[in-house]
Amino acid sequence: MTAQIIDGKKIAAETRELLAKEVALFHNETGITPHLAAILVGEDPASAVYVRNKERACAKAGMKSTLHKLPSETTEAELLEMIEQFNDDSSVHGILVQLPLPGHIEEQRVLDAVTPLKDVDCFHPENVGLLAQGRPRFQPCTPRGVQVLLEKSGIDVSGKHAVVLGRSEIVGKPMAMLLVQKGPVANATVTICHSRTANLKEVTRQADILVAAIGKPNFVTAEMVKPGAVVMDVGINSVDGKLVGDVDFDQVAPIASSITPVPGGVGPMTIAMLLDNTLTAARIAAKG
Ligand SMILES: Nc1nc2c(c(=O)[nH]1)N[C@@H](CN(C=O)c1ccc(C(=O)N[C@@H](CCC(=O)O)C(=O)O)cc1)CN2
Repeated sequence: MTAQIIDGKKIAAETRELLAKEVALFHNETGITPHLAAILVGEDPASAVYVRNKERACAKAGMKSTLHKLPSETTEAELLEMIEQFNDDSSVHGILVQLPLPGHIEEQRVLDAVTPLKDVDCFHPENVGLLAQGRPRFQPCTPRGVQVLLEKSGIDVSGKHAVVLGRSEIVGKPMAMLLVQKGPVANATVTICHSRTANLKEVTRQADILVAAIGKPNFVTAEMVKPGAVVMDVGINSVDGKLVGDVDFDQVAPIASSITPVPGGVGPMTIAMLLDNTLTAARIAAKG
């Protein structure tokens, strides 16, 4: 079997084109241009690339974005003050704090400070709670990106065993919530596993759909994958200056039915979904 390669770059570009049309319609109806305020603290080179790509994607979709760069010595109090300003600024619809933050800043306190109505990353406990209850206000960007890739690739999820490898707040847990809930590209039977799971290989081998989000390069090998499984690789790891996923692509592609590459798989969808959430935030603001 040779896996169908899921082209995330292409699907993300198509999604962004559709969004651009929705943004134009929304602007015609309301006069409002969705505005994303992105905050970058410190000098992490990968983060600088991601926020630049987010800015470009906003511009292409007809949205406004403002990037607020803060030095790595910025205190937590200063960052919280900036977030408070954006919370109160009605011209800002979405607020994004690029992660990771420098070690002296407590991430959770910062993410909790973003008003839930502008929380386009869907990190705020109120939005995570709504998601868990199956009535999301925003969709978590990377997990939603995986779901859209499955949908666009015609992969049936309902009744399938989806195994999510990784339990992070940003991908693993919300991914499981999206796949298990009622609705399209959902209704899966979901298992979350992680580095402390006993007999991990036996668990991942049960997956009809395996989502790898463990943050370890080439962690998923052929023996961990059931032949014919769909493999979605969320990992973005730099190894010797090269970007690799959490899945050993060369080993796994020959036995999977579909697989996402890294780069060019799930990553580009994260930004497309962020734009979608920013439009949702602007719609929420327009309703008042
Ligand atoms: N506030 C947030 N911080 C972080 C998030 C997030 O969703 N919100 N996710 C990651 C980084 N990230 C977006 O911020 C992100 C990572 C990777 C890509 C992407 O398109 N990757 C490309 C390769 C790009 C490259 O060459 O480096 C790919 O996989 O093809 C987009 C967004 C952590 N922080």
